[in-house]
Amino acid sequence: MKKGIAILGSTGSIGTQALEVIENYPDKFDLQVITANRNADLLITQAIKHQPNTVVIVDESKFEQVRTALWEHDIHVYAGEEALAQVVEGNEIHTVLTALVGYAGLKPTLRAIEAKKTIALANKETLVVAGELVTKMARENGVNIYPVDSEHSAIFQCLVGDFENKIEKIYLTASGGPFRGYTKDQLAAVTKAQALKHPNWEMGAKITIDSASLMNKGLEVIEAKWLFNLRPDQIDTIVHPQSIVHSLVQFEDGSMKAQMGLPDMKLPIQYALTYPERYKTDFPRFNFMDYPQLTFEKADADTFKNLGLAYKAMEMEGTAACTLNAANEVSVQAFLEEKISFLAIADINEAVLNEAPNILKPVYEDYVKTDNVAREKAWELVKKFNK
Ligand SMILES: NC(=O)C1=CN([C@@H]2O[C@H](COP(=O)(O)OP(=O)(O)OC[C@H]3O[C@@H](n4cnc5c(N)ncnc54)[C@H](OP(=O)(O)O)[C@@H]3O)[C@@H](O)[C@H]2O)C=CC1
Ligand SMILES: CC(=O)[C@@H](O)[C@H](O)COP(=O)(O)O
Ligand SMILES: [Mn+2]
Repeated sequence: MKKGIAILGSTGSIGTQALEVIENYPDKFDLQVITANRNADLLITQAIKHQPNTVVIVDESKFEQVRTALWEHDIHVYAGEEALAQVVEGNEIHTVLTALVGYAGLKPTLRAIEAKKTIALANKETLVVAGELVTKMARENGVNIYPVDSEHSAIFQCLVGDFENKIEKIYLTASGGPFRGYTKDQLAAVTKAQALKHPNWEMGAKITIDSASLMNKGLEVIEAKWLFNLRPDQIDTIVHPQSIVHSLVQFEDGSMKAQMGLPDMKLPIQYALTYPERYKTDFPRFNFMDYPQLTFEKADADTFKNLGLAYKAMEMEGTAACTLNAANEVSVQAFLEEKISFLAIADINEAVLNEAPNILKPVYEDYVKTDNVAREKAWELVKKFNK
């Protein structure tokens, strides 16, 4: 039987690559739902080409455009945030790939878990914001969350065959981003264009800036805590500029396993959709002679404060990571709008994390409130830091 798939965020970097994966196996996957925030043109093109059952455009002002374009294609069209959350409940859907960016992923992911759908999770912010609630609900509903993020897919792949054995620690590899080796003085002058040039991966703007500021690795540390049920002291990071070793697990006996391959997100996307099977691909293969040296170095957490802030938020528990995530979404947006400097991103994140109240044992409404409060505070600081 074909597996019914919903892709939330089909117009993004992960979403478009997921469509390529699904297209390669027409006898295995049945595309049920695709969604976009505002990019109606691409959503329409994708719908006509891939023929899903349903599309959602979150921006309601684009509804008429999408509905008219898909009128004669027998595709259901909905608009708005609530539609995005509802659409994951469809009976024909087996797996929901959360490929949308930011806090907006939380609500539809929770709804998908309640509807007992398997989750292929790219949207790391969902676990950063509300990992405790999301993993609790997944356990209660018997739902599996399979990681798409390359590092977490690597850890998961290393654990296959070893689920019963104890992890001593994990190492998440980090490319170091475009500013690896920069001093604080050098960072003070970097531009948006430079920050958007990731050395190894082509990704959406938000995660690319997060990679440049090492916040991506910080978010991934928190994501790993929830995915693999680890203590903070079991999660380490190591800079590996080639992005070939995608991450490593060290077991209690001292043995280490690593997962390697060329940097190509189609592989972890596909594995999350096909686990426990591996389907044959024609993706380019790794050639040792192209990489005679794989190197490793310590992350510079003094210069790139965000990494330490993520560890701090993780140790604070409660809603602290939700606060940090909201501050970071605002500061990254402000940087992309060229309102603040690169260094102000971490300064704003730090100030908001230190000032916001931390609600322990949060329920869903506490995350909503925390996200709002932190965003408001962060926007105030953007005005202060305006360059
Ligand atoms: N790109 C990558 O290689 C990797 C990404 N990830 C994670 O995957 C997620 C997606 O990243 P990426 O594909 O790069 O992001 P993109 O910015 O490329 O795509 C984001 C997608 O989400 C949609 N979207 C944006 N905002 C909203 C919103 N408020 N409500 C609903 N939909 C929204 C966008 O729609 P529209 O096009 O209309 O704006 C688009 O479809 C992120 O959480 C990221 O951290 C993890 C590992 C690697
Ligand atoms: C492809 C992927 O998973 C990204 O999260 C990637 O890891 C970003 O690279 P950095 O290691 O530079 O954050
Ligand atoms: Mn990653």
